[in-house]
Amino acid sequence: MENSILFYEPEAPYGFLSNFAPFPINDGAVTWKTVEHFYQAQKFNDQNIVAQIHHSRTPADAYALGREFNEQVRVDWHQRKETVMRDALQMKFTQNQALGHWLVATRPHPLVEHAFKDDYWGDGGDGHGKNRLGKLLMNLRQELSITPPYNLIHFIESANLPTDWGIFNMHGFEDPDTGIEHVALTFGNWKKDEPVLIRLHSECLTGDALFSRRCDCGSQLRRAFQNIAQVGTGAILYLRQEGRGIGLLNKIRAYHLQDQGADTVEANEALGFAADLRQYDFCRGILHYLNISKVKLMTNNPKKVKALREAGINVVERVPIQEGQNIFNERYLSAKATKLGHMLDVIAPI
Ligand SMILES: Nc1nc(O)c(N)c(N[C@@H]2O[C@H](COP(=O)(O)O)[C@@H](O)[C@H]2O)n1
Ligand SMILES: [Zn+2]
Repeated sequence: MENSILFYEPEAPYGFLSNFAPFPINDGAVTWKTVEHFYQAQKFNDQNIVAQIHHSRTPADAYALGREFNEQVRVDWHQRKETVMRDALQMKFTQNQALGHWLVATRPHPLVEHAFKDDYWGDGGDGHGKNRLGKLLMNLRQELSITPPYNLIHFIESANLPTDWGIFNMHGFEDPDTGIEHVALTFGNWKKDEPVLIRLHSECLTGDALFSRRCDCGSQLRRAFQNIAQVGTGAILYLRQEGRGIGLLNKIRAYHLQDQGADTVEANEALGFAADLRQYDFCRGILHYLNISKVKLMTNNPKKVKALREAGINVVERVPIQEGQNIFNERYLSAKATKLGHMLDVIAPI
């Protein structure tokens, strides 16, 4: 079929879809090395055979044992096997953090197990097979795509990003509700449940790219890169919420009002906006993708700490990030401290 994703070998492109791919699953009692191990073991009531399959080194070994003991397969296996496979896939794609996001990212392409030797789970090599594995994967993909955290953000692709502070990985995401594109930049590796140094950085074209001294954004962004490179691990979520969510052109309108005497909050309000329109719920999806559940958050903004805590992220520490103060942003930073609650202890309120 046109545009179909054909998969089979775990080392080939889209190999993560294969039951032989090295992603463990835990059924509540036991951890299995792969879906194949789990699936083959469920065929048998004999616990000796189950244990042999459990301990087999590779998925190919597990498969071979399933064939070797063919005569002893439980009588109800044909009624059970679809349910067993469905449950195994559910465990695989929800227990291995990024995998569920990768599966959702294969939409809208049909998934086909291109298997010459299998015309039940696969396509039989020439398309005559039932492709039941592909179909179960597509059902699961549909389910996940409407379930948190997979529906909060859609992962698109990753690539290297060499920077002045080292080679980061850049991960692209799309907010399914708004279509807004966000990126996460990661450096180094971490284990599940390890606290990770992160920054949620809201887009500021003027400060981040155009060297503006009206704000502290560019300096904070640079400091975040430096801190992460120094620690050796961390992530920057670069959120496309320009102008505290009012957009670039409205921010220019707000700057115009500030040139005439309004402060940053008054300017937003004069334009008919709340002081801060940003939402952070979707960050939970990005952090889930990145396998981050505990953070050391580089921010002065208490709203970001609160938003992450409400999203179920454990903020174990707030790391102050006070950078880039100058004569042009003195009034802005003061309004941030007095009106928006930013924790800027160096700035004396006017
Ligand atoms: N609406 C608006 N008015 C101003 O005067 C501003 N300087 C900005 N800047 C935006 O604020 C965000 C950064 O703020 P935090 O430090 O994260 O609280 C960023 O989106 C800037 O573009 N916006
Ligand atoms: Zn800025």
